[in-house]
Amino acid sequence: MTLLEIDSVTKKFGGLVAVDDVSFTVDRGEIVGLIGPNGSGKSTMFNCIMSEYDVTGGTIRFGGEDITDYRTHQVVNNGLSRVSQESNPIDALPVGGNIKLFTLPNSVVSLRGGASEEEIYQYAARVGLESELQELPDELPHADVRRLEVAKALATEPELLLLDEPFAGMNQQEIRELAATFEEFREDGITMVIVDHNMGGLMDLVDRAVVLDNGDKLMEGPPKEVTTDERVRKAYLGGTEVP
Ligand SMILES: Nc1ncnc2c1ncn2[C@@H]1O[C@H](COP(=O)(O)OP(=O)(O)OP(=O)(O)O)[C@@H](O)[C@H]1O
Repeated sequence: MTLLEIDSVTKKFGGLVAVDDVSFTVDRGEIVGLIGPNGSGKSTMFNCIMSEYDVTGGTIRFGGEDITDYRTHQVVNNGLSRVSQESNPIDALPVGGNIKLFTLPNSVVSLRGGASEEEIYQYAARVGLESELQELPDELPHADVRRLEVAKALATEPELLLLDEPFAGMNQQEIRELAATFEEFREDGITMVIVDHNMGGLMDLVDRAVVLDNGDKLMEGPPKEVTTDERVRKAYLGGTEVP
């Protein structure tokens, strides 16, 4: 069953067409890779889905509902959450406090509420950060800061998680652990779209990949089809090798 539907989405910045009439769908329970070389439009697509950018054209539906013109907090309230490429924890708050912020009601006038200590522990435990709840973000190694970003997104209880380069800067062991965490999220019923410009590692995790190149959708298909496709090889490294 389709959860997310991207229907002919275009995003222009002045004369630059960052995303050009792109369509694809994501089914409930899937892990989809959104891949393509640098500058191909992957982050722009995420920004359009989260309504951080207004689309120039096209429609975005989530669970059958047209969310194209929603404000970002409405998109989040509908069950979508995103982990950005950049980590932006609040350095003055410990890990637990950073997670708690994302469980507060989505309104500037509601400062009460939020998750209990036990619930915050559970969000941290789902990414393996339960022993670091009292640590300040700048005391954490890079991989833990990235895990904190994932925990913050989890704290909004998403049905669909958009992950922008979640493995960037991690070593092989950390990548394997985070990939296993994403498999657990899937078992918990979370659907995921993962952006990466490298395909190595990601292809073992995803059910399907959508390939962008220069704002266009080049192709989509199962990992094996994508990694052996001549057009994809050409888009990456001038056709020598798929990274
Ligand atoms: N806010 C913006 N204003 C102007 N141009 C932008 C803006 N955001 C992105 N672009 C341009 O849109 C194109 C697509 O960029 P985008 O960041 O979406 O690519 P990407 O595939 O995510 O790349 P990367 O893998 O490097 O993150 C690029 O040419 C980029 O310079």
